[in-house]
Amino acid sequence: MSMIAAFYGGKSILITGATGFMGKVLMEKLFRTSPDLKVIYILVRPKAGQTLQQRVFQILNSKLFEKVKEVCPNVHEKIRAIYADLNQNDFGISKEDMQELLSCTNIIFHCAATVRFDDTLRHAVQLNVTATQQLLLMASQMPKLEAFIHISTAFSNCNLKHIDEVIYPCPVEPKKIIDSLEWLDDAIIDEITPKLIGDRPNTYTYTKALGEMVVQQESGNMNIAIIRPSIVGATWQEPFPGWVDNLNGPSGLIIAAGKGFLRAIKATPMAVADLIPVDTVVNLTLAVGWYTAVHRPKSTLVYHCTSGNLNPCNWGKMGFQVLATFEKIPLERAFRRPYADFTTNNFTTQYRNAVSHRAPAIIYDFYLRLTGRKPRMTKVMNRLLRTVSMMEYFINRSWEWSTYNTEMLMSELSPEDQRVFNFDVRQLNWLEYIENYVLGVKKYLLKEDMAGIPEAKQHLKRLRNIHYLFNTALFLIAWRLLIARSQMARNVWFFIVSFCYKFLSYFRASSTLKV
Ligand SMILES: CCCCCCCCCCCCCCCCCCCCCCCC(=O)SCCNC(=O)CCNC(=O)[C@H](O)C(C)(C)COP(=O)(O)OP(=O)(O)OC[C@H]1O[C@@H](n2cnc3c(N)ncnc32)[C@H](O)[C@@H]1OP(=O)(O)O
Ligand SMILES: NC(=O)C1=CN([C@@H]2O[C@H](COP(=O)(O)OP(=O)(O)OC[C@H]3O[C@@H](n4cnc5c(N)ncnc54)[C@H](OP(=O)(O)O)[C@@H]3O)[C@@H](O)[C@H]2O)C=CC1
Repeated sequence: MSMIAAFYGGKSILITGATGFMGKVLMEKLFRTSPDLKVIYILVRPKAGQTLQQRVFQILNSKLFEKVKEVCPNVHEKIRAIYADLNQNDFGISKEDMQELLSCTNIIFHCAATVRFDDTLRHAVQLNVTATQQLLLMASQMPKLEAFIHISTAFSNCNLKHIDEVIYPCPVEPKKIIDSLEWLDDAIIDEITPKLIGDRPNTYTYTKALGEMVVQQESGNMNIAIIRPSIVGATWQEPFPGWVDNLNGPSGLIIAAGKGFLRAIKATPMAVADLIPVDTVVNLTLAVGWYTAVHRPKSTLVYHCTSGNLNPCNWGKMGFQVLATFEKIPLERAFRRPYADFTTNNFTTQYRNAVSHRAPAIIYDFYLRLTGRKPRMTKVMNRLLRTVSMMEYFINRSWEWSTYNTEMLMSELSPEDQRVFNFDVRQLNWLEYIENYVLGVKKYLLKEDMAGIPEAKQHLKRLRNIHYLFNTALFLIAWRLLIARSQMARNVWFFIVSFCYKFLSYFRASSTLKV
């Protein structure tokens, strides 16, 4: 019997960010391995015209939850969606709901965050720092609370090269930042943002670091732990391989490459691609929840959930495998044939962006205009190149994360728990994982049918022929223009033509002699 699964039995668990990528997988695993848990409270806001109930209904009826329904048929009764907007004071939670949460909650998993790299400092602080502070305040009033697990990111200290499982201080205290954002206007905040984030690349990594400081400062006598995952990717094994439902991290770029929009990227092929499957993160999170509640470590432990030091893969290998998979299983209606050129040179990047990305988009838009349709490709391309530029920081550097606490925890688990809550990334076969990831992107994100593969292959063949035709036409036009203008080019042309003529005549003569 799994000790971790048994631990969650009968428990009331509060999850923030349950509608997000990681939150859904966390809920799924909890229901599947501990179907006798009492209740999962999730803090949800209405979104995109959907009520809380509609959002929950959609999640529970998705493919991800198919196995859960078999082991926990009354899952609908065990999930309690509570209206909450983390941007509001007290999260806008009603008095009755708050009372229930305060008196019943045993474990908190705090996953909610803004993960956008381009968020304003005000919004990122509100969500990643102030909301964390408020949640800790709530947690400190929960008499039955056994553990508070905070999800951070391995990149919260990406300004360092070697990162230990400790909380690093930021130069300005989080409280001072929160206070000043209250009275500073947006224009001034935008002006001081680069100075505050310093050598970090964006407001996301900066505010996640501030969030960790808040956790340390407000921990009181609660049992708290911090998990720092690196780049979270599709599921490795559970509930099935390759599940992914958003464009964050590499997923969006995999699609852009598969559709032939993105053909060159400024990336260091040998830099470590520190990807971690979402089910591995969830398994570690649940194991940490159990360990923190049962063993009550004296201080707040930080757990790195990374792959680089135990089972490294690099961007070059990853890109190669992504393309190899697209050879076998292409995406439908590609814009161009998938191709990957990794370069580390700024000039080459600018050149490739102009020739391989912007020029084809402009030509395509011209074609759309000619055929009476609305041009859109240039806009899509500009957005994509902006996204890629934001990722560049992470794909041209390598980091070393120590994983002593994570390895210690692994050694504390029973063989059964090591199997059921496996977070040993050394067992991961990258080639297999990436292939499943690409397949998952096709099936679960793009919702493409496998039956369409022969047609997708035909389409790629047509694109190849168009490519050859286009290049030949381009060459002939350029050559014709050159001949018209240069005597030297004309001489070369006559020399080639007469040489070919003589060559053919010689062959004809020698074959006639043989007969
Ligand atoms: C030559 C190429 C070969 C490629 C070979 C195959 C690839 C193999 C892999 C090698 C490639 C390298 C992969 C690099 C991945 C590195 C990621 C590093 C991240 C590490 C950070 C730390 C991890 C974390 O802790 S946080 C999680 C990561 N967070 C994110 O990823 C969030 C990033 N997203 C944003 O910040 C924004 O969404 C932004 C800025 C990208 C876009 O903002 P904007 O306001 O312009 O648009 P949106 O309204 O958000 O969306 C508009 C539009 O774009 C689509 N979209 C959104 N995000 C992405 C994305 N990541 N990639 C592609 N497209 C995206 C979105 O769906 C919208 O589409 P519509 O059709 O308009 O609805
Ligand atoms: N994805 C990754 O690569 C990595 C993620 N992490 C961390 O993991 C955690 C989960 O990330 P992930 O699941 O990928 O992120 P998602 O963006 O998929 O999910 C974010 C969640 O936060 C919720 N949320 C955001 N704003 C509010 C709000 N104002 N009120 C209520 N809920 C809100 C979202 O709700 P809604 O659905 O309503 O928007 C959603 O449930 C985050 O803490 C992130 O920093 C760490 C490393 C890497």
